[in-house]
Amino acid sequence: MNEQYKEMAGRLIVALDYPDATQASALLQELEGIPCYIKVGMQLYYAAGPDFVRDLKTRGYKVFLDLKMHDIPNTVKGGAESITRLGVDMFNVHAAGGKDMMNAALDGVTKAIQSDRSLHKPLIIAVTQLTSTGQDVLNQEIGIPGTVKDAVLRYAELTKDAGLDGVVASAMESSDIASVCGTDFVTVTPGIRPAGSDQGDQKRVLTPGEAIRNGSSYIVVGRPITAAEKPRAAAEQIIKEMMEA
Ligand SMILES: O=C(O)c1cc(=O)[nH]c(=O)n1[C@@H]1O[C@H](COP(=O)(O)O)[C@@H](O)[C@H]1O
Repeated sequence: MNEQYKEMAGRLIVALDYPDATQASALLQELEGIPCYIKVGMQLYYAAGPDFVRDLKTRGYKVFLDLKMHDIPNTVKGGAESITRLGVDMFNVHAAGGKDMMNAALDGVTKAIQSDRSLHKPLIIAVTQLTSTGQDVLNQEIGIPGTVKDAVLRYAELTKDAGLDGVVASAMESSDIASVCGTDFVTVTPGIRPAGSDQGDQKRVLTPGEAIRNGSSYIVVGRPITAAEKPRAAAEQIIKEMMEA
């Protein structure tokens, strides 16, 4: 396994969107040996809980816990504290909760680490506008005027001001986010669709290669791998495309 392969595989976050631990574990077995990041979202977490996350960490995986917290600051602080105690490497909140709420997430992480020095600080990432949100929905349903890009950049700046590590956005916005917030600011980009694959409910999509060329730090891929006839081959093809980008 060469260094470039390892680097790119580590920037691929595979979304384990499954209803139970058995099905999620079957995919992990299929991907055995590929050094990718693993994302646990609401569907799996609400079914399999913290034990599944602890087990992933025991087995050496990098874990992104995607629970998209959006609540009053005090509640988010407590949530962030509990999440940090699970030992995950990355978790997210909604930037729409505002600066105090995002600060509270950071406070919760700090409190957990101060109480247990064996814990490490996870990356705290704020969701800007969901990749399933298009221009019409933003303006007409949510009621935010202007372009999606402007709305994303505004949240990205707010996230940076709040002292968090980066944002979730579409890969379409990665290079603009880097221009505004700097290249050290992490961009986690779902809505990834290899050429010819089904877009599903995603609106702001790019291919794995386009995302890497646009400067995304990480790409998040679910169904193009989990629903593929041969998930391992699909993951390997995505990593190859990332390496060639
Ligand atoms: O926070 C996320 O991970 C997320 C944010 C976002 O804006 N869009 C988005 O699709 N996601 C997640 O990324 C994954 C994308 O899955 P697929 O559309 O199947 O590739 C899902 O687990 C979503 O919950």
